[in-house]
Amino acid sequence: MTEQRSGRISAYFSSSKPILPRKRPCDSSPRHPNRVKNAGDVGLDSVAERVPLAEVPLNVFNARNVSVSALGSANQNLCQSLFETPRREPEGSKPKELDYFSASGLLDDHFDDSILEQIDILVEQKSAEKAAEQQLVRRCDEKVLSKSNVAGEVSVSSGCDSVSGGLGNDYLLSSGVELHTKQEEVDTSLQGLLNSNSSMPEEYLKYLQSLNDRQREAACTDISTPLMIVAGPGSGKTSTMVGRVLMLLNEGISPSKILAMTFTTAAASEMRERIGSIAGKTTAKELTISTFHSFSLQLCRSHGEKLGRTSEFFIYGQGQQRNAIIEAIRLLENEKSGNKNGALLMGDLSNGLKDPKQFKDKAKKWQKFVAQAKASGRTSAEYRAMGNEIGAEILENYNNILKSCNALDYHDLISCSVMLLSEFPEVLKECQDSWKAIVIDEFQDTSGMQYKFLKILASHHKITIVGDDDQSIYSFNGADISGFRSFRNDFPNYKEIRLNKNYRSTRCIVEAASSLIQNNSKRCQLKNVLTDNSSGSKIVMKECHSEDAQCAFVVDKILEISSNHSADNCCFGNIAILYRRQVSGKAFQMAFRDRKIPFNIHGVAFYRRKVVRTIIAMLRTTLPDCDDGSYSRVFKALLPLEKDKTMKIIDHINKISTIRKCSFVSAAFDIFSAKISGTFKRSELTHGRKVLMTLEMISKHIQRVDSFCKL
Ligand SMILES: Nc1ncnc2c1ncn2[C@@H]1O[C@H](COP(=O)(O)OP(=O)(O)OP(=O)(O)O)[C@@H](O)[C@H]1O
Repeated sequence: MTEQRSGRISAYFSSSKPILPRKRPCDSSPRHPNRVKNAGDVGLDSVAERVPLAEVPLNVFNARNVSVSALGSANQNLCQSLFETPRREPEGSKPKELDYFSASGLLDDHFDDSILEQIDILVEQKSAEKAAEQQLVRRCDEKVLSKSNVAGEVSVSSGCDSVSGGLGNDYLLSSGVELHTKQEEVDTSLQGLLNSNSSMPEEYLKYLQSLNDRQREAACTDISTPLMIVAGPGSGKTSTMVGRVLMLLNEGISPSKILAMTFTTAAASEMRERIGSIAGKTTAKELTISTFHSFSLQLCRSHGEKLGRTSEFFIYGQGQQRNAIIEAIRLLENEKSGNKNGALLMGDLSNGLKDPKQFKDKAKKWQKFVAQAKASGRTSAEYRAMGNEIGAEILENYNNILKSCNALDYHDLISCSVMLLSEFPEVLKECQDSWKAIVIDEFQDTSGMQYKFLKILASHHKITIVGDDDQSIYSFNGADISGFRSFRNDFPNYKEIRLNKNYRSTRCIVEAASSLIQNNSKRCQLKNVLTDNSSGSKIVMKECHSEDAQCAFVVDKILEISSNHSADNCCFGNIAILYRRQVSGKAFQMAFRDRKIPFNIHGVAFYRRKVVRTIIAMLRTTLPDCDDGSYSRVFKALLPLEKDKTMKIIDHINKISTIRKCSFVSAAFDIFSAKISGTFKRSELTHGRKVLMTLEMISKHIQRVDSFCKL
């Protein structure tokens, strides 16, 4: 972008900042709402005895009943102490505009008692897990003490493997699933392994022994051979990867030089936990097990200046990307509007600009275009060469806008990492020195750009990829299963191992799934998934005429199964329901509540709920190191204004916090403590003040509930 064009990026856009958590050091400013905490105040996590939220008396912790008098005094003194327990006010006596939770309407829309119940269930579960874990550790300690010389009797499970002097033939892995292995069935390759690895730790050997032949072959393949493991669901991919990492460790590669990439943080922690249960927690901690994005983020932050950014660049999420796209279109429109040829080119775009709905659709379309361009690594020059002039211009404008705002988006993290590795030999050397072996999980989900990144990073060929072409679910995000083909071409001395034995499902399910997936045209080759498991029950297909009928059928079925005590797996905890849309989930939740069926919503879905995220953000604001993102989310939720006005306020706070290099909340305090402002109306200032007051009150109440629970 020329300097001239860059100058045309609207000041309003340039001033906006992403709404992503950006940790700031604890603000010691006297205005910080958390400052009111006393030395004797207790943190959230130190609650002695937990009272279920659903049972907490309303006048102690009910956001809807915050003290009116305290809120009313907001204008006089924001920092005034509010140590009075708020009382439940008679409905009529509460001035509506002062009750921020009801005024904003956000919590009304999404909040019901089920959320408190779900929080209680989650907390109960966590406490139960913790208690069970502690008990287990105690029991293991006792067993080790009493049976340290007795081989073949101790059952060892997660967290205790390292203390197992005499493991029996049957043992448990960290997942809790029993793996029955027989010493006499040791195959020759394992024997060979034993012979050639007399120094291999016993735990490693035992683990490798528990794998089947193909899994073991994969784990033990020479570490300099690029390895491709193609594996179906439940066939032991993770188990094999764990074995592979153990072999890398055994070959002398330091844990800190092994890089494992996964697609989710949940997968990363599962892998770390499994490795930790065999190689020890210290070793597992030293491994770098990361998602592509967090790994790339670190690399980009360390070399921000090479990317034309500071190391503290912003990361644009969906909303900010959309704004940048709109700005890119606006720039292009401005540029072309006086130009005849341009007007022809932009005809389609200009029409869209007149109608907000159409414009929104256009912005969405271009956002998708930019995302795909970035995932595939196409440049604007390439689009221009392909004759897509508008696409090339928008991509170019978008990139320049982000650069001028010191920002990157998620796709940039990967492409910038590729650029760092390919254009800066010193960065490549640094990475090559750092990562001596690489293991990639869910390879089918890697985009073209991610693959490029891996290829450069794995120039030493010590790379293992694990994936299943039948399970590629990220095509919307640029994932490209042609990566398997590229791997074969780029690493010609590769070895391919297929794991086709399913350990998780019954034969009926495996066969049904196989016959369905065979219709998938984009597969590596036809795969034959097998299982030794029993046939299990037949799959029942039931057609229901409405959602209610479907719900009733499922509920009856669950009650029928759970009352059949003679059957295995008859308890509620062994039943799962998958549904396509959140709204169907709600119908099930209501029905389960009515019929007193205990249930749990999948963790991620629960935490992703807008209201839950807002509550979590509110709770975070009571902690001293709360990030700006949480404050910004709370402001967004509590300001009882239209969306664009709310965003204008948040953008302004962000802008002031950037200029003054202070936290979001300090900037907000400065802005809203003014009686008049050139930017905001008096009523907007009042709303802002009230939000700050509400935050302060929440902080107080959390402390109060904390003390209440301790009594
Ligand atoms: N060789 C084996 N013998 C017995 N059980 C096994 C073996 N390999 C894996 N399993 C069991 O099969 C289940 C699935 O294993 P794992 O999680 O490693 O598979 P996966 O392929 O990663 O699964 P997913 O489909 O979730 O990706 C686990 O319960 C594991 O303990």
